[in-house]
Amino acid sequence: MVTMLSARGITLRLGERPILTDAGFTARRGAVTGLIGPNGAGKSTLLRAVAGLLPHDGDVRFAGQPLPADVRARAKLLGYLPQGHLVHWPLTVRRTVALGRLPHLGPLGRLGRADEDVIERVMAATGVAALAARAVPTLSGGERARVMLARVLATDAPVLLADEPTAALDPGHQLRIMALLRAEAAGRNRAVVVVLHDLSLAARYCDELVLMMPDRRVVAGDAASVLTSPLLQEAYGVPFAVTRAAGIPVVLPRPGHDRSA
Ligand SMILES: Nc1ncnc2c1ncn2[C@@H]1O[C@H](COP(=O)(O)OP(=O)(O)OP(=O)(O)O)[C@@H](O)[C@H]1O
Repeated sequence: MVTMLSARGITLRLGERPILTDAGFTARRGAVTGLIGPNGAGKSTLLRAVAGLLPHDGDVRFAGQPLPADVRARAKLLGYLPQGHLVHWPLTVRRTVALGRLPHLGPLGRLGRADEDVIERVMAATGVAALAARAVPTLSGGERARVMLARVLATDAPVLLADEPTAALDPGHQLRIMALLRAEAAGRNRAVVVVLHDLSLAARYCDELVLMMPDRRVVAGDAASVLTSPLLQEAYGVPFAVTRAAGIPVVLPRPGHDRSA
């Protein structure tokens, strides 16, 4: 599999605070890359920097080339789903998802047949087709989260950056959405980068993991090499059980020996 997105030497300060120092990762075409690490490690900041939303030092490349400066051209390459879903727009679900097509529309801003097809496909895939006529502010948190994911999928961008897309979802939808992101990667040859706190989901659905440590080190590799008890304890400050149940990887924090307690 080929590297589609690379971020190298990303360094940035917010106010007076150094937040990222020489951080980075690579994301391969056809693969799901999971960004994990404790609260405050810088996952969201790194994703926002890569999406071009925060000024930073360092180098971000798509297929080996620097990202275009033009916002529209960049939006066609990188779809970004921010953390949290504070949507107050009185728009229907369908119109909200259709906003994902904006980078592709002509000067008149009209949706064509191909745009409509993409909108239908992503609404069906995220399970929000039945909500199409509802106003977004009337939805539950999990329903809204799936609408916002549908919106970013509608960009049809080859790189998807999703910040905690499963955070508000029930267990069934967590699995469906992770399976969908895998299908987007493997079936549509995209590079999917996803911030996750659920390490069992990360073990199960990510091809590659990038662990951001509290001391700003970054450890990258496959699930087996990153999700080890010693490394996780160092990262999160509590011991972990790394095991399998019913053939599925399970990564759970264990009580006791909590450094921070
Ligand atoms: N605007 C800001 N000004 C100053 N510091 C900030 C700002 N935004 C974020 N930070 C700090 O940057 C650090 C990294 O934050 P970030 O949100 O990237 O972490 P994260 O790994 O995504 O955390 P979480 O798992 O809690 O979402 C934190 O210490 C946070 O307090």
